Amino acid sequence: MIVKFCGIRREEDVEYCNILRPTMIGLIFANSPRKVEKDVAKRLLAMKNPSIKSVGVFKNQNYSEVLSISKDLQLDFIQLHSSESIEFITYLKSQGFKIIKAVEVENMDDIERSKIYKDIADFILLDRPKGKDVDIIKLAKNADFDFIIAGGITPENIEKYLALNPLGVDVSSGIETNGFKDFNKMKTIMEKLTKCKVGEVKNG
Ligand SMILES: O=C(O)c1ccccc1NCC(=O)[C@H](O)[C@H](O)COP(=O)(O)O
Repeated sequence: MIVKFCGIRREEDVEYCNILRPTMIGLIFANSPRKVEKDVAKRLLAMKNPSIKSVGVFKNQNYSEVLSISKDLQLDFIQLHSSESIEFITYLKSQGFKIIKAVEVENMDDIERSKIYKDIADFILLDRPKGKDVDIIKLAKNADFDFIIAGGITPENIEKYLALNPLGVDVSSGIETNGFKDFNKMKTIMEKLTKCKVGEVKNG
């Protein structure tokens, strides 16, 4: 089971992760209250335990910015949230990066279009668009491919997402209190997942 804690932006967030050891941590370079600047990201990534994979999250950014940040920080994974071309994704792969293609799912058409990334991306992430009241669990039940699931996961409701039998879970706001990562919530998520063998990236 892959566990990604996303929106890591403070030194203490990395310290929490070094104790709890999720599979991946996500740093957001897109426009977001959780956005980190490159120099901050460099410092945070230098602190991280080497067993934890780094993910850079990008949305609506030009290709040269995605590439230069990813190269400078030697990211393990690039998570793409826009309508990037297949050629660009293939190019990033040729540069040695692993790709998480995020599809923000609002309806069944979005589930269908996710399939085009099956053989290109290392992982498909089915996510709920921010601020939209979409039943991501109901929609993801129709996916006949492997996926990581995200969108509203909390320590209280994670079992409902695990019932989808996903490759992994991606959590951000559900492990925060007042907008900051909360060690106890992160710990509860990890405890609930211990049965599912959190750890090595499979298929990666
Ligand atoms: O989280 C953000 O602020 C964000 C902004 C722009 C693009 C992507 C963003 N997050 C991507 C993630 O991987 C989140 O972990 C995922 O959307 C789940 O978030 P949440 O529903 O808060 O657990």
